[in-house]
Amino acid sequence: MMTPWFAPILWDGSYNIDILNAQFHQRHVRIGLTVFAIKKYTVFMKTFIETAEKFFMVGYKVNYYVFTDRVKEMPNITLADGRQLVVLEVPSYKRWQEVSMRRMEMIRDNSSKRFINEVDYLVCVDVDIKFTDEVGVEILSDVFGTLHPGYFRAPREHFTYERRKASAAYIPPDEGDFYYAGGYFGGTVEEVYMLTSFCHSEMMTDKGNNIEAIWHDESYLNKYFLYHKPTKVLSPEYLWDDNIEVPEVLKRRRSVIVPKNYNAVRNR
Ligand SMILES: CC(=O)N[C@H]1[C@@H](OP(=O)(O)OP(=O)(O)OC[C@H]2O[C@@H](n3ccc(=O)[nH]c3=O)[C@H](O)[C@@H]2O)O[C@H](CO)[C@H](O)[C@@H]1O
Ligand SMILES: [Mn+2]
Repeated sequence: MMTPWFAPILWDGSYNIDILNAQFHQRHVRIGLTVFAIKKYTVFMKTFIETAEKFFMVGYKVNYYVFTDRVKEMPNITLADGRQLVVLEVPSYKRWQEVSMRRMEMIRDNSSKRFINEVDYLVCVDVDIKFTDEVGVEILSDVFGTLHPGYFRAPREHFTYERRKASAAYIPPDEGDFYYAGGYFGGTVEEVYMLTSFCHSEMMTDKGNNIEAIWHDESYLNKYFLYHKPTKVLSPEYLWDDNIEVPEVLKRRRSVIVPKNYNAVRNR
């Protein structure tokens, strides 16, 4: 329930949402949810938004920041009061790995340009997920990461960190706290700016040296969290994979990964 640096690990039952709601409503907190739907990944948008309307930060001011190269394919969904969809047109990249990695640069650029004036916190997630249970202000903190569903009970040796010293994402074998998922992190706009800025510049350093970390943006994110510890850690309740058998400790699944046909959506 707590990391060795005293950051709460969020499991169901570890907090009282009424107390937290009272505090966050008092602050009139505004939340930005960033998501990327580039090329064929626009197919995930409808379910993403519809389920977020049902479960994500209900009752709060929410801006969905949708980065896409296919503005015309954005679904037309009526949103609840106080919620709006902001479509940001961006270029696409050829390789899916690069599409995934470039999210860091685009979140960084928009954090200083736009998000800082519009919201207090950012939550940055993959588009191929659906919300299946409540996600509220309990997740908000200066900077947070999420335990990857595939590794939360695994020993450190099994974490798929970047292990080549030549990469800026390298993590020595005797270091590393958790294996964090690339597809679910956030924090204040200032903290997300620092995180994305670090990840993007380390990726560019590697690009210059013709090396790319094993799990792309996820590897650089893990490197960042090693030396800039998250102030909250979300349990895999927040990002579950239904291909994994549900363990006893997992009482709720707040969002789950939507199965995808890799060949069909990642059109090489
Ligand atoms: C759940 C989770 O932790 N997912 C991470 C995982 O793989 P995933 O297999 O979940 O990666 P993915 O295919 O979902 O790609 C990541 C994200 O990039 C966007 N996208 C990608 C390709 C494309 O053509 N169009 C597009 O919009 C989209 O928002 C997608 O959700 O590892 C990736 C790096 O290898 C990223 O760190 C993902 O965040
Ligand atoms: Mn994904």
